[in-house]
Amino acid sequence: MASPTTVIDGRARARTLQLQVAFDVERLAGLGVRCGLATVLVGSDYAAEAYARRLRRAATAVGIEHRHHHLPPDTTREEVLALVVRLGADPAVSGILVLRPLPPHLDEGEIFTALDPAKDIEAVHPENAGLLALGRPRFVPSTPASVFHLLDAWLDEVDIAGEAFYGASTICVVGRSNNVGKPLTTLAAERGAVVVSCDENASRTGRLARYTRLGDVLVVAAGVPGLIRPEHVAPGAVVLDVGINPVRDPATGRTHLVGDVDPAALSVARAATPVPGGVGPVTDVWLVQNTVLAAERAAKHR
Ligand SMILES: Nc1nc(=O)c2c([nH]1)NC[C@@H]1CN(c3ccc(C(=O)N[C@@H](CCC(=O)O)C(=O)O)cc3)C=[N+]21
Repeated sequence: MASPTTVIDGRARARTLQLQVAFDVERLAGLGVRCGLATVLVGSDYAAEAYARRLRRAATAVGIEHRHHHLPPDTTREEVLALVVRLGADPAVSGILVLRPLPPHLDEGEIFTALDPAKDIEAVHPENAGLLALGRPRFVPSTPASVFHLLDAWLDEVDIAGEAFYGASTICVVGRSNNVGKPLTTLAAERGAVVVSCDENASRTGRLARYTRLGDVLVVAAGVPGLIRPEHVAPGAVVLDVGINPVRDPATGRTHLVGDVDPAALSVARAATPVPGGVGPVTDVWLVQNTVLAAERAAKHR
């Protein structure tokens, strides 16, 4: 009989991280350094609005000011660019996050390029994305960072040396988005793992399970609810579910968030992160931590 799956507790890990971040905020306040987080959302999106609310809670919990700029869906390119530039020049703002998705009339790349790289806490500015790809990150983007934070903590708990584990492992990443899938493959390669990266082409051509079953670690960031079924998981793999999919319950009419991993697949794994309560809660705190890091660096360069 296989042993039961360990549920990796993201909320507990987030609480520990939050204590460290709160300590740093206080230390900086003692030096007269204030941290501020600005978020920008254009139009409405269920998951993005949920995330902005979580970030407000995470920021205020550690004594950081959060300003959310919620713009109407028809906001022009010039108006968004002006806001991003204004936030870049605002000394009360140390970190800026532009929420996805942006409406189709806005060019995401152009807006990210207008960010002050020193405040780009999600590393979407080309300079920061480049530094990350070169292995010299200015900021490690919060979602992929949280995946490895949880994985490293789990390895520590089961007393497996990280270096030996990654060196002998294959990590399969499903999804190739700029903010999650791509940086995940970079970070996985940096740890010395064999990396398998796939996207919807693998599903479309019926080869998804062939690749996902190669993973000693399977990270899923596809944005497809229930995509990963038991047959996609190698027995004993560690599964990290990054999916955040709004699903409307027809019985109650209420919307809630589900992951990319079908709960039935979890029993095949050795350990897995749940949704909710897995990668998400760590992501919030990590982003706040990056904001603190940005403030600290800005103070040094004053
Ligand atoms: N530039 C950018 N970066 C992002 O990281 C980003 C984004 N844009 N746009 C929107 C999506 C969505 N997203 C969420 C993460 C966690 C929860 C969340 O609530 N997580 C809970 C679920 C709780 C529940 O079920 O309600 C958890 O994982 O425990 C929601 C939403 C980040 N996103």
